[in-house]
Amino acid sequence: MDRVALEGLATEPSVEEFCLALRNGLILCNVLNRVNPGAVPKVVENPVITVESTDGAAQSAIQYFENMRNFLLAVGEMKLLTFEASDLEKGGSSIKVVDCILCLKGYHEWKLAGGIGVWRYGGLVKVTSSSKGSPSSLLDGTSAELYDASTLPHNQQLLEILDLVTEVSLEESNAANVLSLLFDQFGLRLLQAFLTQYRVAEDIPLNEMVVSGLGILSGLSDGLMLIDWVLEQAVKEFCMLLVSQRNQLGLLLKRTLKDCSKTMSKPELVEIVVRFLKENSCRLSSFSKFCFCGGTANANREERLAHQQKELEKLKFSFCEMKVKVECSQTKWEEELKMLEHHMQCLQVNTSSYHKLLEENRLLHNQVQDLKGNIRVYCRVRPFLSNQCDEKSTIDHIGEDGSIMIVNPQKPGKDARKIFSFNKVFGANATQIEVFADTQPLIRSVMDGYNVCIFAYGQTGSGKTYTMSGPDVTTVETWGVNYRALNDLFCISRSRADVVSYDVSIQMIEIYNEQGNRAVGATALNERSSRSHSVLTVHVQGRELATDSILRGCLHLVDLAGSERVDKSEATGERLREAQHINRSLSALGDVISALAQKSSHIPYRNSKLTQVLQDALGGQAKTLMFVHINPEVNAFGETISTLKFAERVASVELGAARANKEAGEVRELKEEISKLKSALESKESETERRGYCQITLEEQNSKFRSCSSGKQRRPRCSPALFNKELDAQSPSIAEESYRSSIMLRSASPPPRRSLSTDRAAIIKSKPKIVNIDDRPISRLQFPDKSSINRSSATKSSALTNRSSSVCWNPQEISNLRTAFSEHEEKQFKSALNVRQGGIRKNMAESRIKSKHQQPFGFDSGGREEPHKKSNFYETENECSLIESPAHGSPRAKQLKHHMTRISQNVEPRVLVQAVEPLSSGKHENKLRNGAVHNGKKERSDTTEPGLRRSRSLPRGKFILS
Ligand SMILES: Nc1ncnc2c1ncn2[C@@H]1O[C@H](COP(=O)(O)OP(=O)(O)OP(=O)(O)O)[C@@H](O)[C@H]1O
Repeated sequence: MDRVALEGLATEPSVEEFCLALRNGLILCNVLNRVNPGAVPKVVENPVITVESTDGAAQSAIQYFENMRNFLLAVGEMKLLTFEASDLEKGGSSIKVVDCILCLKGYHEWKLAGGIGVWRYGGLVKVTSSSKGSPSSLLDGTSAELYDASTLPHNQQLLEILDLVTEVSLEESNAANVLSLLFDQFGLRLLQAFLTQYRVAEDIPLNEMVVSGLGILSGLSDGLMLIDWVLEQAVKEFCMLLVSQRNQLGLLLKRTLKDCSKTMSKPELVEIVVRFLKENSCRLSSFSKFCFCGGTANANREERLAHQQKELEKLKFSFCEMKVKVECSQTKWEEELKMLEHHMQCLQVNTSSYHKLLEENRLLHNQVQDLKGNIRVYCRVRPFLSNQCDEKSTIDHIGEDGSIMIVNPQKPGKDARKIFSFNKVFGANATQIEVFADTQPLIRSVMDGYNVCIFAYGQTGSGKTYTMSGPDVTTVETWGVNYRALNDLFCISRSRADVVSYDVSIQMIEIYNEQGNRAVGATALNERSSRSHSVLTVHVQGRELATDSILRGCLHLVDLAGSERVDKSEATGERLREAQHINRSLSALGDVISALAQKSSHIPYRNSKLTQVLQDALGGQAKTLMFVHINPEVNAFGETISTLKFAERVASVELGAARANKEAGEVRELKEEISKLKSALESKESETERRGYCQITLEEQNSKFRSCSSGKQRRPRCSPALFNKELDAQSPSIAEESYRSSIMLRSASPPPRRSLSTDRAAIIKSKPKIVNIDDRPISRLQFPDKSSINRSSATKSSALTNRSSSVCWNPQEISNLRTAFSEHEEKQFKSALNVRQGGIRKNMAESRIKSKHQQPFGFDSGGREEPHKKSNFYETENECSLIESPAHGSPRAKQLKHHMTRISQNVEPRVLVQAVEPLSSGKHENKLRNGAVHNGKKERSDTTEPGLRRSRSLPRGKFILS
């Protein structure tokens, strides 16, 4: 055996020493260090097991096993075969020990051979060793010599020692295991206990760590350092504990050895240690408790636990209470929420129904106003212009209900505020779109055959042109009412193309100084001030494709000139004259509105061109809307008030319900049928005349003329049916007289004079009568005086009367006269038909035919006619008689009768007016020159106009203003 292996031993060790060195690992460590230098860094030279002093005993025991432990560790690290310390003891696996040594030897040889390649242990070397000193390879060589030199009892003793060493090391390893278990199991708890029990937290040198620069390390490092420190302290404490245990154990062993006064066997030693451990088990358990529960303070743990339990119970209880409360609250909240939801729904329903009601209310209000025919008035407030930002406004409040409160900031006080009400008030921020939205329905009704007039009123610069035309026609957003209206009309026309075919024509009139020229001048109030009234008229004629009915609508869009006072406009010269004209026409407009508001019998339309143009829109069946514009500036306060007052007056005007101008295709058919029937009757009449039944004296005629020319006789206000009955009751002679009277009346009866504002339609109707009568071949009638063209019918009447007083007409003359009248009437009828485009217009010829046709009911069979007492009701009655004619008693004729009866009831007052229409005056002739006056509107008013006031309407359509 290499000498190195015996280092630390005496030069010639005894067997005992050798065995001890073998058992305590000294030899093995030396061998290993020889094979692998430094594998066991520190080899304990002289490990002893004897325990002499209290402090040194345990130390020596540990040192005794240290070499073996180091050897085994080093061999394990070298991945060589290893064994357990217990294998060296008695009963251990000596094969493992031998294998380990052989493996070490093989490794040594491989290294000696140069360590080429990877060293592998070839396998277990079959060692035929026995526990009782079988030679191993390790012991060959020099060591063999050593063994050879030794005696058998030495070997035996060596083996026994080895066994003992093994047992001790086993105990030692068990102890180590227990220690590691202790530490593993209780390490952290120990740490916890240490921290809580010994309250070392205050002593933790945190500040020092920070100061020393360690504190700047990451939080993790800080934590680890802290734990290290705490563990260090805990280990110190634990070591102290162990040392005290060791000391106690050492003392115990010492005492035992003293008592025994002999060497102690291993089982005895183990028994002593076990007893010691048992005695200390209580302390150990309390220690473990301590470790588990964090120190002796846990003595109160039970109490604390109980306390905590109680607290927990309390908490549980209060939690339950809270839970119940929360649940209650939740239920309450849910209920309240439901209630709120319900309330909200109710509110929503109420709000929506309120809004609906408001809307309905508004609609109803509008409907009532429509029925009344009120002129609608919308007020629009102009915003301050860009250079007037700081100015005070006279507009105090604008209500949703169409009210506006005006205040004079310069004169504060009770009377400074004034409230006005209109259909709607648009504030300064209202857009063109909003303004038009409320106007749109009116414009749309033009397409349904209504006449509509929209006019803008207000002082200069108040925004009339802005509303009607807009500031910039190139931008759709700023389009005014005019552009939007036209756009709308064309859109509707396109959208209805499948149903109605529309013709739209546009006409523009500018009334300047009561003339037709346009002028734009400048005043101090507004440089761009328009000094003329601008009237844009749109005529719409639609034909319903399904029924062939005709709709005629007309839209006047009027931008009036500024309404400022002359003195305020600071105008002189030409401007002054303009302003005067404007004011005159506007005050004429005011007069018309006043008269209309008071339902006056005379409406002074003719006082200005403006009122003439707007006559049909102001007094007819039109829908009229006025935009009244106001300027919010304080210095315009006076103008604003007067403007609003005027607008309120306008709003109070009732025009009567508007009516659509619709002429049904059926009516046209009926007219055609009438004309056919008329010609049939005509032929019958001439046949009757040929038979010469008519025997009327001039005196009779004259008496009729006289009675008619007095103008007092009026057509009785009764229905045609009733009148027929009356006729039936009368004698044939009366009927005949009535007929004769009717003939003469058409030329002779002088109607009473009417006011200037009489119905143009009536005038137009009267005019052909005159012309026809005057065109009559006078020579045939042989009247004493010729009637001049413009002579009044009163003159003719008197002529006829004069003649009647002196001359008796023979039957032939009368027959000629009738024939002549028939021709005239026929002409007149045709002319009327042509001119009026098929309107239900009764004329003299028609009346005559009808009067003839009445014979079967009111006349005798011989055809003798009773002249009618009045002329005017023929128009309706004759139609009825005509229908009832046996020759034309078809269902169609009955239907016609029914229809015409209805119409005649409406027509009645109108016919009466026509009867008293004054004849030719210069004005009437002027009217007749206006060929365009014969439009559908006028015809409609002739046939269906219910009221006398309406009959005064000027015909709508084109005007040629001088
Ligand atoms: N609603 C509005 N919003 C913005 N600017 C407006 C409005 N109304 C009018 N204006 C501006 O006020 C000025 C005068 O308006 P506008 O010419 O329309 O008045 P007017 O009453 O037609 O005057 P005139 O009587 O001289 O014709 C214009 O510069 C116009 O752009």
